[in-house]
Amino acid sequence: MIEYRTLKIALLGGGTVGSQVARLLLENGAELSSRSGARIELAGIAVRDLDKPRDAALPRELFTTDAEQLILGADIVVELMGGIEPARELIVKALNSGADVVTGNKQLLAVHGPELFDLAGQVGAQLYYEAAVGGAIPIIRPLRDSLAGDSVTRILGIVNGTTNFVLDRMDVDGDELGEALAVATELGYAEADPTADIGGYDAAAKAALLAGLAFHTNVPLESVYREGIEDITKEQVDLAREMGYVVKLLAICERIADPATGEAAVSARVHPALVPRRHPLAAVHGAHNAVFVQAEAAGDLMFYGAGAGGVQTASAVLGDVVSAARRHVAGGPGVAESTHADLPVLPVSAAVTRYHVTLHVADQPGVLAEIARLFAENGASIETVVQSVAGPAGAADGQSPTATLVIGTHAALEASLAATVEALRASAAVTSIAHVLRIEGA
Ligand SMILES: NC(=O)c1ccc[n+]([C@@H]2O[C@H](COP(=O)([O-])OP(=O)(O)OC[C@H]3O[C@@H](n4cnc5c(N)ncnc54)[C@H](O)[C@@H]3O)[C@@H](O)[C@H]2O)c1
Ligand SMILES: N[C@@H](CCO)C(=O)O
Ligand code: NA
Repeated sequence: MIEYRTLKIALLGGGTVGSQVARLLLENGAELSSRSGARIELAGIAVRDLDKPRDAALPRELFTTDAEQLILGADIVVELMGGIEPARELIVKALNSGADVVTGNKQLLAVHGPELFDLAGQVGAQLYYEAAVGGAIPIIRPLRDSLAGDSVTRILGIVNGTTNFVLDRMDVDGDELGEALAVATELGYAEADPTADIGGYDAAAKAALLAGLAFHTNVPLESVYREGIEDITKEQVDLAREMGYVVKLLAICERIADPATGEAAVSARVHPALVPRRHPLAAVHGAHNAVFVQAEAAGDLMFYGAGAGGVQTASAVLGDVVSAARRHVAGGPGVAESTHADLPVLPVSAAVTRYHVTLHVADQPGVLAEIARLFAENGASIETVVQSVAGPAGAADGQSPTATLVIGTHAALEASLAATVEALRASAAVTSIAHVLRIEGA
């Protein structure tokens, strides 16, 4: 019989994810212990309200409202409370006491990651966060370990389940955004206040983490360009389908050259985009997540699965717990985060993308030439034009006839494409601009 040493786990938070982590730790403790080489013992669960009903039937004596006391004497602290404070302060206490920390808190790491990773490095502890991006999907460890010998050039991620669910309902079921969001809320995907999801804030935090890890540099949350899906209409989704695209909210992290100096830099942005139907990301339906990674040697890789959900996310948390336990058994300091590059993070204007512009114009001689001139003058080259005559303000009510133009551009600097749209808006030849969306993954 092998004599295992005991490792005490302090769980902070007993909500959607925490209650499943606790259940699985209790149910599968023996198996997890054999995999770790140490006896894993759930020492307690810190919550705000002892009487609140939990998703899993858990022994009442495990619950406490005293998180600080629970941390004392723990070997591994699992933070699943969410939010900035007191999560940050408790993680600092845990690391300072010599414990390893496992967290799923992308919001906290996107803001305070550098100081927490520095502290972990100083005290020789480890901070694991597989659950923070893509829920159950292994993506942090592949970027950090499996791809450590390669150079990642680009990441396109569907990293928010709620927005993917909403956009998918609009595409597949013909819902309006509000209807789809109501279903997402009913099914428990969206939060009571869905702003963080719909506004792209949750995806932006994940983009900051992915970009930092992929490019070995610090990517502050405020340097991530962000647009949400709140203005996406059914009309845009339908037009996208007709043109062979699907609308997805993407987190895009790229290694780029600074257009001004040619120096190496990084770009991170979150916005809705048109993805070609043949791209693997177009096949990501419902609340699923997927992260498409391009690396110099490996080529294209895609990581796909459940980006949220209590039990699914608990899988990622428990993987980190086993890793932490193995490190305790093996001894030695943790692996430091490899943020050595210190690359500048450029604004979205420096990114290279393609635009898809739908506009209404007067159906008169010379108008198309004028539109083409505005694109050329601003450094944007047109790839495709589809024209249909008799737009919304047609000739029937006595006005001059209008045409609808749907223009796709070649790749160009975002700055050039945005300037083109401004010039179109100011032009007398343009009646109105209906939609502007970026094309990605083409
Ligand atoms: N739910 C998911 O699908 C999912 C997926 C990936 C990552 N995450 C992340 O995991 C974390 C937990 O998410 P969740 O959905 O389980 O949240 P939740 O709101 O369901 O649970 C939070 C728990 O923390 C406790 N808590 C909060 N503040 C506390 C405090 N001050 N003192 C003591 N206890 C406190 C609450 O009582 C509750 O038990 C968050 O960081 C979230 O972003 C969640
Ligand atoms: N609200 C998030 C949960 C996972 O981080 C989502 O919809 O993807
Ligand atoms: Na993950």
